[in-house]
Parts: sequence; structure tokens; C-alpha cells
Amino acid sequence: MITAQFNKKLWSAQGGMQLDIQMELQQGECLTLYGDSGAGKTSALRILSGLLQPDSGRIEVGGETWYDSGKNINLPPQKRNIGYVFQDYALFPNLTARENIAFGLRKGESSALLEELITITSLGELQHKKPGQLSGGQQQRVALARALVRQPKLLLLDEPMSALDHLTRSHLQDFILEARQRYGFTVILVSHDLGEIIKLSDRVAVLGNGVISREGSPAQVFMQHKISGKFQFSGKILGIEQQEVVWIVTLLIGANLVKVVVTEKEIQGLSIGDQVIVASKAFNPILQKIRDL
Ligand SMILES: Nc1ncnc2c1ncn2[C@@H]1O[C@H](COP(=O)(O)OP(=O)(O)OP(=O)(O)O)[C@@H](O)[C@H]1O
Repeated sequence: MITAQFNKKLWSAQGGMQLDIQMELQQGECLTLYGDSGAGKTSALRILSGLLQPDSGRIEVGGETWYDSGKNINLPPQKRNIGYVFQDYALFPNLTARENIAFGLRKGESSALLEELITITSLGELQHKKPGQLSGGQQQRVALARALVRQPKLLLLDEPMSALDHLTRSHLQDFILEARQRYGFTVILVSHDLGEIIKLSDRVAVLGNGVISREGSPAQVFMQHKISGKFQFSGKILGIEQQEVVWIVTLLIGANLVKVVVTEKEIQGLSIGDQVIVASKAFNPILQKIRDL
């Protein structure tokens, strides 16, 4: 169980903003922080990790106090059992992938977990290459394995997949899901990608102007009306065109373009760039295996 309550005055070009966060997470849960740029998401992660000191508050993780302003407790980042992965991979350029991951091991610790992580991140053949010889997705797998080799209680993911193409992103999400199941760590994710949020998180907290304004399951937070469709996908509107009395909406769902026919009433309030949920009750899909290439 993780309980955190902290506040800090933040400063931007527009003036001051009070970051005031209260959160409670169950062991193994994944919470996404969602919100506009500048809302305070990264600052909240930096405070949890010990990289940024709050003005006051208390952070308790699995019965251990990491920060308590009242008792003058403030564990340094290296004493907090945490993994932190950012958008830029922050790997050591002169070390191989394997050495980068091993860097996370504490002195005298067995390398069995290192081998296991190299296997489940499919880095076996790449482990002796340096970051400069790896693609973005491969580097991010190394960064994740490096964070996990420390067996963190809490994994902080600050838009770690936002620079990656859709397929690579999807593989990395699968890896995070698998690793979470296997090792049982708790995750706090910062993401703007609705599909990613729905796939990975149990709960979403919407952060606006330094405070959590809304909280719930992804469906509760993102859907205006309850949808009871058998199939649901999230996508982005790329085009809207009128044909006779109906409208054709072109959506990007994952890496696929899908056209959906809607009525004039349904089109109200929708515009290009909106994130939407597509649901269908009377949907009889055919599944076909995609050939391995
Ligand atoms: N150490 C600090 N002290 C005071 N203010 C800070 C500090 N670090 C960041 N800020 C300010 O806090 C505000 C929130 O920044 P933060 O990076 O936490 O937002 P964010 O929600 O993560 O945004 P984005 O989605 O763009 O990354 C910004 O205006 C920033 O200038």
C-alpha cells in the first residue's frame, strides 16, 4: 500500500501554482496521472522519487516512511525502492545494454534476475551492443530492465513510450503488463495516450493546476456516457466528411484507419483530433492469424 500526501509551490512563466496531491495505491495497482502540460505530473513523480523535495507532506510505501516533513524524514532517491523511466532513455552511452542493466544491481546481488530480465525483454542478442547501436524501442527496453533489476516496490513511468512508433509501443506495453504480473510492483504512469491508459491502468487521476480534479477507472473518467458495447476501441478522429444524409468519420485506431458512419445528431461536438471510443454491440468479428514475417 502506498499513501502520499504532499504539497509544493511550483513556478512557471505564468506565475505560481500550488501542487497539492493526495493519493493512495494498493500493492500491484497501476495509476495513470493524466492532465494538461504544466499541470504538475512530472513534479509529482520527482517528489515521489526523492529528486524534488516538497514543502510539506508525508509519503509512505509498504509501511516504510520515505518522507515526513513533521518528523524530518527525507530518504534520498537511492534509499527509496523505486524504478524511474523517462521519455529519454538516459542510458550510459559507453556501457553495453547488459552493463547498463547490471548497473541497477546492488552490490553482491545475484545476477539471476538480470538474466531473466534480458530474456523477457528479448535483449539476448543485443545485450553486448551499446545504446548508440540500438533503436529507440530497444533502448527503452534496456531502461525498463535496468529499473526492474532493482526490484522496485514502485515503478514510475513518465511518458516512456511517447517517442516510439505504435508497434514498438504496443510491444513495450505488453512487456510492462507481463512484468507487473510476474513481479507485482505498483506503477504510476504519466501518459496522454488513451489507448495506452486503457490498456495499462486500473485507475486514472486527472491532474489540473496542481490538484487531482477527477479520479476513477479509465471508463469512468473518459466516457461521458456509459457504453455497453461488446467491443470498444479508442481512436483519434482524422477526418469528417458528409455523404448525403450521413457523415463518414475516419479514425486512427492503433496503426489502422477505420471509417465509421454516423448520423448528424451523433456528429455534434466531434472534431478532427478528438479522442473517441468506438463501441459496437452487433459486431460479428472474424479472427485470422497474422502470418509471422
Ligand atoms: N523545481 C521546481 N520548482 C518550482 N517550479 C517547478 C519546478 N520544476 C518544475 N516547476 C514548474 O512546475 C510546473 C509543472 O511542471 P511539470 O513538469 O510538473 O508539469 P507536467 O504536468 O509534467 O507537464 P508536461 O506534460 O508538459 O510534462 C511548470 O510550470 C514548471 O515550470
